Amino acid sequence: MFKDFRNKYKDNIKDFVQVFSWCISLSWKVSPIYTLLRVSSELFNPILNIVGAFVSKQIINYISGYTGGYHSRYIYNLLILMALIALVKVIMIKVQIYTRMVHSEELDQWMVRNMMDFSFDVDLAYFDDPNYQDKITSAMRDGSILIQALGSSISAISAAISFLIAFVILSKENIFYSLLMIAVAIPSGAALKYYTESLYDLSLDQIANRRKLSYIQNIAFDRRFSQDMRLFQSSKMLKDSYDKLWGRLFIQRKKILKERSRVTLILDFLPEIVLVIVSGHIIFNILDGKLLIGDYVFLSGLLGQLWYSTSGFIASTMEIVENKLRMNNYQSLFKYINRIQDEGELELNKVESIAFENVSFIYPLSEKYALKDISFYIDAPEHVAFVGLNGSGKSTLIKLLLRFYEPTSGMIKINGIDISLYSIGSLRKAFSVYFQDMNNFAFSIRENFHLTNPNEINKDDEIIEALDKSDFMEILSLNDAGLDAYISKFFTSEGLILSGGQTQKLALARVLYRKDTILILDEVSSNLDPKAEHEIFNKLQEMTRGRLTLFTSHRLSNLSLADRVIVLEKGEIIEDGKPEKLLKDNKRYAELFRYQQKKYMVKAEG
Ligand SMILES: Nc1ncnc2c1ncn2[C@@H]1O[C@H](COP(=O)(O)OP(=O)(O)OP(=O)(O)O)[C@@H](O)[C@H]1O
Repeated sequence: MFKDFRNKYKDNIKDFVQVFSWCISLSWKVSPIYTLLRVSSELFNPILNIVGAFVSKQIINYISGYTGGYHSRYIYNLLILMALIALVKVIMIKVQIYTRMVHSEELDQWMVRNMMDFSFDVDLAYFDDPNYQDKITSAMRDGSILIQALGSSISAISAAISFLIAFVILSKENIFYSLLMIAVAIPSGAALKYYTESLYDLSLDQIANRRKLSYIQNIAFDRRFSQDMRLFQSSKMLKDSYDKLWGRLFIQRKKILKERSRVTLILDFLPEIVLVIVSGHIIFNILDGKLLIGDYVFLSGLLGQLWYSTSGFIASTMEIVENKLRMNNYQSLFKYINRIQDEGELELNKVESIAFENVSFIYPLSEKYALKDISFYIDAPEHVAFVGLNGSGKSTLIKLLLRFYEPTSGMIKINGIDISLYSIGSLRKAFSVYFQDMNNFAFSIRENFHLTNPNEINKDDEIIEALDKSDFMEILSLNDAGLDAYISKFFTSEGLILSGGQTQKLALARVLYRKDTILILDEVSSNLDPKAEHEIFNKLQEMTRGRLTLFTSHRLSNLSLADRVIVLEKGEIIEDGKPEKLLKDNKRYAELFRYQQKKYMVKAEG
């Protein structure tokens, strides 16, 4: 039992040292001045308190022994000292409040920026991993850990200093007072520690369900769901499941909170009783002439300080243990190692050829092959269309080419060189990709273009040229702000609301805005009206002349740009050749072509 206690004690000291060094070093990194100011001002508190109590004692003793007549210099000095202590205290409090607030905001921002940096660079695959999503959620929730850890570390040290001073001075008077007060303060601190740990463990257990709760909440606030909610009238169902889930989580938490209040109520009462007993003892000593009245004020002040510092120290160290769990949790986010390493040293300037050599791929957390033994060679300036039913692997193929994922086996080469030997930056810069689920940002039109091409000098006339290519010059006349117009009402009521096709045209214009790149167009015309589709394809024909181009489409009429078609089925290539030849071969491609041809003919005849 003693060994257990000793080990636990050792663990707590280890935790304290780890958390303290972690938060002080980060805090120093963020702002050395504020760190110094905070630590020094807060550590000064207990010293000021004791000096203040000592001066009060002297004043009361002086008054109680005063018999009238001449006022000695001594009392004037005490009063000046009292005023000085008050002044220093006020200054210290102001410094503390100011530095705490400003410093906390800086620390907060630093933590969030750190997470943003990480999230912008982490492998795409982790976004499909629920464990990673749980980690992100709890790291965001624990984003204030640095502020809390720093606060509780400083409080623990301040409490320890306060405790030591009170203990030494009080023990000189009567060691029994000190020991009794410590003995009764410990159980309440220990109970608090136990319940704080329980609550934290519970919050970790609940994290997946809490994520579900906030997902349901977001549905209520997210514009993308607003139409569906009204159309399908599913809000009641969602609210019911929200209430049910919230109720379940709340009951678990409430149970611990209730028990904590009950247990700590009894334990917190013990020090109060000791205070009364010891106060009585001091009062009787004063009545017996063994102590002065000022000693009562001083000793009961010390007793109170001993109690508060003991329980304060336990509470702070307990917070530190909790902070340790949060710190581990926060740090564990950064342990997700990218499988896709940017170790290539070659710079890709121009794409002359693309080769897939026996490439197979299974998505992480999946068991099924999304691509199976894919091989093809594309030479500039070929225009190749990937065709296939939903889920046949067309988009996956593009994601592998851009190194969003690594093939499970096989190799992808550009200009005859394994793509992992190129720097990822230069590889991705060589392509301009329109993805079917591409999002525009809720910023201005101009900012949308700048975000597509952040490392180049952006020119308005080139933006306008790109808008022309995607048949969307009209966007500039939708309100008076021109390129400064916002493309949603998320930030301003003046913002535009774009239709599905307009959204697609803007996204396409952003893709076309990137110069000297290989175009990859994934289902580019799904929302376009026939006129826009016709216009855009005419322009694309011009733009892609002499340039290697890849695209995917279900609408076989769009394949006018293709001089070669690769047909995918269930992740495998089943046909590869010129469109006319594939039609003649009369296999899958011809079948897909005929489905659409028949539909249009029936409509035309009808
Ligand atoms: N992130 C992912 N994690 C796991 N499986 C995925 C992921 N993305 C796609 N898949 C699966 O991989 C397969 C190929 O998907 P892909 O998106 O490449 O098809 P596609 O041919 O582009 O389909 P569509 O024509 O519908 O766009 C599908 O079975 C799909 O369910």
